Formats: sequence, structure tokens, C-alpha cells
Amino acid sequence: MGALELKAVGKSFGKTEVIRGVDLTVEDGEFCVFVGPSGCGKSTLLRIIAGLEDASAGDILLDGQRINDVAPAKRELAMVFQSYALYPHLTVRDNMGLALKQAGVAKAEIAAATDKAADMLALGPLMDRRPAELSGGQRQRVAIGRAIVRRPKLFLFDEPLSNLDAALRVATRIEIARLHRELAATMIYVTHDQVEAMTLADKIVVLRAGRVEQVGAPMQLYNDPDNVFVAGFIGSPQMNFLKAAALGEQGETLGIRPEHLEVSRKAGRFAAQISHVEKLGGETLVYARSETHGLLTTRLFGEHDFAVDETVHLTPLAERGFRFDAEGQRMR
Ligand SMILES: Nc1ncnc2c1ncn2[C@@H]1O[C@H](COP(=O)(O)OP(=O)(O)OP(=O)(O)O)[C@@H](O)[C@H]1O
Repeated sequence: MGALELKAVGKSFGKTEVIRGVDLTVEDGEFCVFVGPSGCGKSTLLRIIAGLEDASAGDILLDGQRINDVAPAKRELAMVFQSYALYPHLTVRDNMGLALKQAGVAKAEIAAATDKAADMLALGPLMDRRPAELSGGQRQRVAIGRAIVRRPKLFLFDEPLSNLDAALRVATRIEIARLHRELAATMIYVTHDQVEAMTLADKIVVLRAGRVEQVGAPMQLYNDPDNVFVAGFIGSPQMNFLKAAALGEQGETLGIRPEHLEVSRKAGRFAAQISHVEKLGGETLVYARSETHGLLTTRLFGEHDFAVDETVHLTPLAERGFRFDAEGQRMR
């Protein structure tokens, strides 16, 4: 079991309030991802759950038990950090087994648990090496293995992949998704990475300035954002925000995803001048500036020969658009 509930959780550092009245439920076995701009409080919230910071207000419940006053080591959770925090003088095997050894678990049981985790993470051949003899990706797998060995109720990940190169990030991301399926464990994961959030999460929590803006499944947030902030935050490249009145549309702002903004040399709703073109292989991003709507992004399938400074005509597919009022709230 590993169901987590936060009730009106708040945190201030001195006079600065960084977490404000957060209510959140993470179901047993769920993969929950915290996203939000830098400084919005993702890591602080994770550290409060881990017990590395005290909450200034509210309750933290693990399987229905209030754990605010339970010491971090007694919370039955394991945290995996961006920096691997392995002991340099210990082998991989001893790093992975250390927590169990300190808890007085029998040697044979420790060996069984570490061997099983090593199998899951393909660490078998590396068990007698020390951290200095491993690559970054291997070290992060050891750090994950060390968490698995403890069989926690809850796994907490704080940007675990951000020190890895692009290819390793993808491989390790897929490995974490597989581990989540195999272990059926509750996981909470902090990231800056859109792709990690969209692909790993059962549930994404979008935070802004210490508050929850919206909670939902990844495609729910993408297809049905509550407000301009969530609409602009989820999705890469970002959603375009056009002036609704200039297009004869209701509301203040019309949100159009880059794939729903058509670009043509011949005709369209309004003109814009191309300022930048990115050919990504499978798709082309065309950035164009309109006098009325500002800088807009369009995403085209395949390769195109649009050029910088060229004038083009853009047409938003209004039926695929999102309408927002003057406060930035979605008009449904
Ligand atoms: N020990 C501290 N003392 C004072 N302020 C702090 C402390 N720790 C964090 N903060 C502040 O709390 C806010 C939230 O920080 P936090 O690290 O949780 O953000 P974050 O969303 O994880 O950011 P990032 O994405 O940049 O890692 C920030 O404004 C930060 O400056």
C-alpha cells in the first residue's frame, strides 16, 4: 500500500510563503508527476512528503496515517535525487544493501533483495564496482536500485534524469516506466521535462507559485486545460495565444496549438512574417510574427521550404481552439 494525501499543506521560509494550501490525493500504485516553472515549489513539496522539510501547515497522510511528525527514515519511502548520493567507498552491492544492513536485516535476505533489484536494472555485472568506476547512467540505476531494495510504500524522484545525456534519458525513462509497472508502487516524480511528464504520469500536478493550478491525466491536461497557464505550460512547442476579438471569436484569448495553425503562401485569415524555421526531420516548426497577434509557432508534418523573412498567411483551426476570458479562465 502507498496512498498519499495532502490536506491544506503550506510551507513558509521565514516570511516567504512557498507552498500555499495544497490539497492532493495520490492513489496507491499511481505515478504522479509534479511540473511547474522554476521556483514554483515542486522540490519543496517533495521534500515535505519525504520529511526533509517540515510543513508549516496542513496534514500529510500515508495510507491514512498522519506522518507529519514521523522521522524521514521511518516514513517507509525512498527518495532518488538528481545527484546520485552514493557512498564512494562502497561497492554497488553494498551501496544497494546499506539501508537493509543498517535496519538489521539478515545477510541472506539482503543478498536476495539486492540480486533481485540488480536483475531488474541489469546491474549484475557491475555489483563489485565502486561508483567512480560507473557511468552517470549506471550510477543513477544504482541509486534507483538502492530505493527498490528497501521496498518502500512510496518512491520519490527529484529530477532523477537531469544529469544524463539525451539518449540515456530516454533509455532510463523507459526503464522507470517499466519498473513502475513491475513494482506496482506509488511514485511521485518531479521534472522540468515535458516528455517525461507526459509519458510517465498517470496524473500530472501543475504547480504555480506554490499552488495547484490543475491536476489530471496527461492527455486531459493537454486536451482540456482549465486556464491559460496550464494551456501554455503543457505542450511543446507552447500553445499560441491569439487575440479573440480580432478573429471574431468569443472571449479574450483564443488558444491554438502549433499543429492547429495552418500556414500557406496563398491565402489565410491573416498575414505574418517568418522569423525563424526549424527543420527537425519528421516535422518543421515555422515561427512567424503577426502585427496583431505577435510571435506565433506553427508545426508542419515533414520537410518544408519556408524561408526567413517570407510573408505567409496563417489560419487558426478555430474549432480546435480553446477560449479564455479576461482572467485567463477557460470558457467551456
Ligand atoms: N531553504 C530555503 N530557504 C528559503 N527559501 C527557499 C528554501 N528552499 C527553497 N526556497 C524557495 O522556495 C521556492 C520554491 O523552491 P523549490 O526548490 O521547491 O522550487 P522548484 O519548483 O523545485 O524549482 P526548480 O524547478 O528551479 O528546481 C523558491 O522560491 C526558493 O527560492
